[in-house]
Amino acid sequence: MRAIETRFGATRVHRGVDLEVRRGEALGLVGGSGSGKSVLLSVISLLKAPSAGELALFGERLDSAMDEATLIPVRRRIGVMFQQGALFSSLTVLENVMLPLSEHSDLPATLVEEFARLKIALVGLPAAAAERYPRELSGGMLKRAGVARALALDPELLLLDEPSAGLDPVSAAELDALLNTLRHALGLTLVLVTHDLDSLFTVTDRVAYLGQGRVLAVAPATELSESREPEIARYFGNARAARFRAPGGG
Ligand SMILES: Nc1ncnc2c1ncn2[C@@H]1O[C@H](COP(=O)(O)OP(=O)(O)OP(=O)(O)O)[C@@H](O)[C@H]1O
Repeated sequence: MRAIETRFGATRVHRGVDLEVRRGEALGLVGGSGSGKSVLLSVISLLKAPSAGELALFGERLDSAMDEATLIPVRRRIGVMFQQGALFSSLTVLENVMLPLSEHSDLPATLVEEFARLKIALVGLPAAAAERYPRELSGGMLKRAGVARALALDPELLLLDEPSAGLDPVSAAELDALLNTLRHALGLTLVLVTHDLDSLFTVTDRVAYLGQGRVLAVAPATELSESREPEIARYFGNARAARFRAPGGG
């Protein structure tokens, strides 16, 4: 993407974001609260149209004038796990994972169910979890179910908004390990927003720092965390301090 600008009414969120995500890489997105990380995921997943700039996905330039029918097949190649509302609480895990498949494919119902069960197994959930409702799952299992749903349509690009938020350090580390495994097994490209330094260091190849409406730097996590740019240095200083404050963290 080049020179992407995004606004909500008079509020400008992005003032010229330049960012390239390489096929097969895991890219982390960090930045202060309200810097527009989540909105950037919405732009990449074609849910929020930028007000200016150029966006290309899978090598194809997307035009703001494109109609919904043109965007649907592109959207299908992108799996998204958003921070909130990961799963429908009134549906079982199986029904949640089946939903994208029954909505966006012509597969017969028996195959839809079979594929959904495969995805549930793929994320390391026990088979019995399929019949459970979200409220009956632990935090770690919920996230896995969210990943299973995001993978329902075999996306090439997986976008994750703070996947390990709210998890204890052990579950968070297990989720990071799962993301690494899935990424390599399925050849996925990952873009993840995270405040979790462990995730940043164990999952990502490069990290983009979003600030002042732009990407201020892109570099491997180790490099970026040693940046002398004041805003970035402050961010990593605070993130390290937060680790020691977090219960069970550090
Ligand atoms: N639907 C919306 N309508 C109006 N403003 C919005 C909307 N969604 C986001 N914004 C604004 O866009 C800005 C960026 O929000 P965004 O959620 O992307 O930040 P973030 O970097 O993900 O923050 P955090 O780390 O706190 O989750 C914020 O100022 C927010 O208030």
